[in-house]
Order: sequence, then structure tokens, then C-alpha cells
Amino acid sequence: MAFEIQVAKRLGEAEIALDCVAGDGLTILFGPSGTGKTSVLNMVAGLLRPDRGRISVAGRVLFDAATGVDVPPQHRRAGYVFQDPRLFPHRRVRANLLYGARDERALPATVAMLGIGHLLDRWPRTLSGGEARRVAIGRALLSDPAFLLLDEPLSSLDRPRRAEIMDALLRVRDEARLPMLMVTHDPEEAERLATRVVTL
Ligand SMILES: Nc1ncnc2c1ncn2[C@@H]1O[C@H](COP(=O)(O)OP(=O)(O)OP(=O)(O)O)[C@@H](O)[C@H]1O
Repeated sequence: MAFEIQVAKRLGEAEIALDCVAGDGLTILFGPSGTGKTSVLNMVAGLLRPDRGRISVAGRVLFDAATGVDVPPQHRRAGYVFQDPRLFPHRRVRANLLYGARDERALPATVAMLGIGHLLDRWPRTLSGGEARRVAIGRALLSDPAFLLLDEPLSSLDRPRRAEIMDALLRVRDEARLPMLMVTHDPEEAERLATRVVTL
């Protein structure tokens, strides 16, 4: 199974709980604001420790409260695309993409898949929201991740930009063949992209 996630976590007043199993492809974590979708991504990434439970991705146990397994985030091999692109402002697009890249020879194929070849010499501040998102997705892919986590990669973009990113995500889903766990609260996105929808 790509994702096996059984977690519970109390955060202030909120009790976040998820128990799900999902196969390959793109799994959408769907649900209203405040139900804990971002927190679940953070738990899978190793940035937030569950109170109880177990997380396994692509057959590798990343967290297990019962046996004390808690793989540190830098060893989980997660490609995390945050809600804001978080590009390094003082590095051009090419240097952003290659930051943390395992193999620079993968750059041309990734750039082609995301349609960002014309942006390589630009500074992040000159990019549109959709362009910056695609660069952030490229940077995550180039780190040679075992799986991808995407937090609302389509939020606050206009329709044409959303369509661009959706196409890019579909290509990543079908070409890179990495397990993907993506948060959204938009039913249309979930419908179009998901191999499997998990509702929180
Ligand atoms: N450090 C914290 N202390 C207290 N409560 C927290 C903390 N972090 C998150 N929460 C609460 O936990 C709940 C889940 O937050 P989370 O950001 O994971 O939800 P979400 O489903 O991703 O929401 P959204 O769709 O609005 O981004 C929310 O009710 C939030 O207020």
C-alpha cells in the first residue's frame, strides 16, 4: 500500500484522527477547514508527532508509537510542497530547483514535465503564483523523494492558473509514479485528480 496512516493527535481544542489505507496514485485528503488536513501532512512528513498510531508509506514504517519508530524528517524522503511556494528569494529558479537535488541530470525532464524551461534564469519575485507553484513542485521532485505531500497546491490561483497546475499534477501522477498525498477542500479538484479520496 502507498499510504497506511492511523494517527491521533490532540492540538489545543482539536482532536485530529485519521485511519486510512490508500494505494498508488494520487490520494486526496478532503475536508472542511480546521479538520486537521495540514496536520496530517505534517505528521507524515515527521514535522508533527502523533500522540498515537502508525504511519507507513510505500511499505516503509516511518512512525510507530507501539515500537518507538520515529524516522526523522530528513530521512523520510518526503517531497513536501507547502501551501505557499517558499522559494529562496535570493536564488534564481534554476538554483531553487537544484537545491537539494540528488541528480542534476534529472533537471531537463522535470522542467519539461512542468513546463518551466523558460523560467530557469528568473528570480522568484518575478514569477506568477502558478509559475512559483510549479517551481516548488519541481524542486520537491528533484530531491528524489519516495513520495510527495502537497498542501492545497491550487488554492488562491485564478482559473487558468489552476488548470495549468492541475495538468502538471496529472503529469506528475502519471509519469513520476510517486505516491502522492494532497490536501484540498475543493470537491472539483478532488474529483478531477484523485485516484482515491479520503475524507477527514
Ligand atoms: N499549535 C496548535 N495549537 C492549538 N491548536 C492547533 C495548533 N495547530 C493546529 N491547531 C488546530 O488544529 C486543527 C487542525 O488544523 P489544520 O491546520 O491541520 O487543519 P486543516 O484541515 O489543514 O485546515 P485548513 O483547511 O483551514 O488549512 C485546527 O482546529 C487548528 O486550529
